[in-house]
Amino acid sequence: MANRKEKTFRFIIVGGGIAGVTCVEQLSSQIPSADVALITASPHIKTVTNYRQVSKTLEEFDVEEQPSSVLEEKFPNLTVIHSAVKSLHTRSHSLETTDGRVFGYEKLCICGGGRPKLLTQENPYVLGIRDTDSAQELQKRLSKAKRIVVVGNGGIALELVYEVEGCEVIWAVKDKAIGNTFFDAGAAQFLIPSLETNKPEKDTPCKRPRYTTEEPAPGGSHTFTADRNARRQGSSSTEAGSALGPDWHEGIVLQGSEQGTRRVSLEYQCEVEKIFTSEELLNSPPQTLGHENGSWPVYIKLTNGKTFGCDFVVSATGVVPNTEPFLHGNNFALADDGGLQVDDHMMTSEPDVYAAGDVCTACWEHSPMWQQMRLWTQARQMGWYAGRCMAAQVLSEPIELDFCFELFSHITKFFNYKVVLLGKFNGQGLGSDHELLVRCTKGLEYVKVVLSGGRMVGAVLIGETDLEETFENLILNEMDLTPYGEELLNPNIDIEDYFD
Ligand SMILES: Cc1cc2nc3c(=O)[nH]c(=O)nc-3n(C[C@H](O)[C@H](O)[C@H](O)COP(=O)(O)OP(=O)(O)OC[C@H]3O[C@@H](n4cnc5c(N)ncnc54)[C@H](O)[C@@H]3O)c2cc1C
Ligand SMILES: NC(=O)C1=CN([C@@H]2O[C@H](COP(=O)(O)OP(=O)(O)OC[C@H]3O[C@@H](n4cnc5c(N)ncnc54)[C@H](O)[C@@H]3O)[C@@H](O)[C@H]2O)C=CC1
Repeated sequence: MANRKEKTFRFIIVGGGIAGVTCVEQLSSQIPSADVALITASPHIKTVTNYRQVSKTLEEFDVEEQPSSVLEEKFPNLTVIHSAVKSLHTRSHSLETTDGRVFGYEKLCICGGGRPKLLTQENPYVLGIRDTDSAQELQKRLSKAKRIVVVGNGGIALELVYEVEGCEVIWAVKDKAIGNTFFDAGAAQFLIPSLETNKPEKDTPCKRPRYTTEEPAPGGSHTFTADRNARRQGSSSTEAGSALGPDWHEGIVLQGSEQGTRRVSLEYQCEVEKIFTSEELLNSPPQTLGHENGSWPVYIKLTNGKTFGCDFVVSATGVVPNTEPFLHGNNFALADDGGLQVDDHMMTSEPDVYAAGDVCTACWEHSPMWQQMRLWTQARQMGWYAGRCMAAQVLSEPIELDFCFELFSHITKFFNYKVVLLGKFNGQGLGSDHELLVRCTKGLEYVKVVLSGGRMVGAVLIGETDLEETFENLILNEMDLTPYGEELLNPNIDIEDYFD
């Protein structure tokens, strides 16, 4: 490295997202005298506000973008450096930023997050959503759009198709049902009617003790139209805010160029074959257009043979960990998903280098009820735990894997329903060695329990079920539930009293 070290810090944290900021807060509170630097490429930092511990492992909070001065005022020994890390030299314990400065560290934590895994990087009509800038770009482009195509079947796609109004949405999913990263086909069936209306239909609970689903035919498609006014009546009013947080879409207007109805057409079990610009289309065989006219700026051909013209394509196809600047010349072990492998102390394979949040992959032997998903909650937990591990090492204190990694838990909202996911909520990794109990009341709630060897190992709770705490306890206690059988989901029994 040509440049000399400007300063050596005891701790450097890279990344001003939830993981990095939480790590800084934890370290600075535990060792207030330590010199800490936060190096971040973004002008603002993300902080957790209104934190609420809902149960033993479930937590809820808001995410706010704030100026970094807020953090520096709180922690006098903290220096925030607004620049991107260009390269890391683990042997000399130093890193270089894009403005040519070199900083030394004793301990480093990489919290560089992830970036959208786009269908293609080169096409200006293909958008990804990650931060405030990309969300604002989406809002701007949407305001002039008549039709968009959303590709992907995870969190962003689920939120987007529900929120967009005044613009036709073609939603292309690889799977047989919607929301494959969070739900199975049964939950998807429960949610689908919300695309047409938001009015809850009042039915009596219908208990479905064994699980059945009706799947769309391969390559099938469905169109859902919602009346905007009806939807507004059904939804509670929300304050608009500027921060990109768990309710990021509530701070921006996702309104297309037309007024009135929401219209979502679902294309199941298909992938993207090709994306054409209108110029490229001129040079393709005439049948490529199908029923489309040639006046859209971009066209997308799906593997089910259909071609759609649209104003732009949203690629909601997952994230890739932001590892590039840190790899060259170093010897990091990478996981299959491209994340920096970390052990049960959030340490990477390089000495004195830790990692947390979306950039890392948890490679310790997981508790049987936990799995990594790239979520705000896990970014906060990992950042917090990484800070504790770094402090413990410096202070020569023992530390054990935190309790939050015992049980996977996530609380969120999809299609205006509260959604709680616990443990192996989709029977992940259990093969055929599990059974499901399901209770479903159309428009009101969907409760699914995953049982293995008579014990509850996971649950999906959609709607105001109020079952999260009881089910969390049943999973953590590993209680044999065989004697209760299907009574477990009997809506006429107060399950809390049952287990007191
Ligand atoms: C639209 C959207 C909605 C979401 N909704 C939810 C939700 O409802 N619930 C939920 O739990 N999760 C949600 N997520 C996931 C959640 O945002 C992420 O899991 C979480 O933000 C990851 O935090 P992080 O700190 O690891 O990374 P990030 O928030 O990505 O932060 C990374 C930071 O590192 C900085 N950085 C990157 N490279 C460098 C470098 N070379 N040098 C210096 N700085 C660098 C960046 O500028 C940034 O400040 C959503 C994600 C998106 C995109
Ligand atoms: N409420 C919540 O909890 C939310 C969480 N998030 C998180 O933000 C991150 C980004 O969200 P998403 O981009 O939705 O990622 P995701 O990981 O949730 O979903 C990606 C989806 O894209 C599909 N996919 C991948 N490659 C594809 C391809 N080539 N063609 C078609 N489909 C493809 C996958 O099958 C999957 O359905 C994720 O970590 C997600 O968990 C995002 C929004 C809301």
